[in-house]
Amino acid sequence: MTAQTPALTEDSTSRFARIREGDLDLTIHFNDAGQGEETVVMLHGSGPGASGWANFSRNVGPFVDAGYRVILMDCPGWSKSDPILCTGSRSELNARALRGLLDALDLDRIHIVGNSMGGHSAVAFALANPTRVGRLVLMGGGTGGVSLFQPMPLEGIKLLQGVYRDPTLENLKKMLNVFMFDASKLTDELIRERLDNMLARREHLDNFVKSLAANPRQFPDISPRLGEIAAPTLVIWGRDDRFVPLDVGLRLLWGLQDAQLHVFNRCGHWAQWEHADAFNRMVIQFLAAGS
Ligand SMILES: O=C(O)CCC(=O)/C=C/C=C(\O)C(=O)O
Repeated sequence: MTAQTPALTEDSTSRFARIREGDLDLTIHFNDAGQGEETVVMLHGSGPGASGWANFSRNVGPFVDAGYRVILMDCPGWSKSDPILCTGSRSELNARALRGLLDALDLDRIHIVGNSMGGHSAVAFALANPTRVGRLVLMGGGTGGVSLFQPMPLEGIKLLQGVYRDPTLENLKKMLNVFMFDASKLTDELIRERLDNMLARREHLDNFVKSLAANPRQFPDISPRLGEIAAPTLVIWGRDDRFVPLDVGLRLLWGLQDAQLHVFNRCGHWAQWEHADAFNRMVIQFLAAGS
């Protein structure tokens, strides 16, 4: 009898690792798919109920088919990873957790695709571990800091914080409604999954609120250090992003040593989901261009 390759589902790719990185001693959940020689780590955003699988379910399969091993790390304080209170930089905390996970998996060098908070964390990782990063893809995030054109925080972030403080279906729908350019793409199934995810771990929601009270700047502005990053970087943004403004993408383009920017029109904060086919083609081509 020949062994069958299991279908790519959240369950079939779900794994746990114990990481020890400085004073961090945590169980981290991740999804591990594909067996390519090169590894792409995907880092999710900071919304309530977010996870690697929730953010990247439309991307894992095409990247595995293109020959990559794909790791989706659930950041500390999200999904099935351990809870944590973060009173310093969340970007640096996630970067340290990622280094611990890579060491546990014996992975030396990786590419990173980061969504929003995941983009901030990818930049923090690249600053602390320059030799371990091949290429970077940053969507709707990469550094905190102000917008030149819009009052901050944007309405999406205010709604996101509202869901953490009062995690009701009504508040979740209000947040998801501004997530995408075309809110009619929101299915009942997607809303239900997000609600179940966020209510499954109430301590994650409470910790997020307490962390924000202890340090409102969870994602510091690291623009002055962007020039230290030599990794080729593809910055991707939605023209209609109502969470993190497009001019943050311009700041990344300006500061990084080797960057290009692609802007989708008719696109909100989730380019990898709303424009999944074009996103997958573009990022796979960018990664294949070299390391
Ligand atoms: O505050 C910031 O700059 C980051 C906000 C952020 O990460 C929001 C992300 C939301 C999602 O991607 C999600 O909930 O899936």
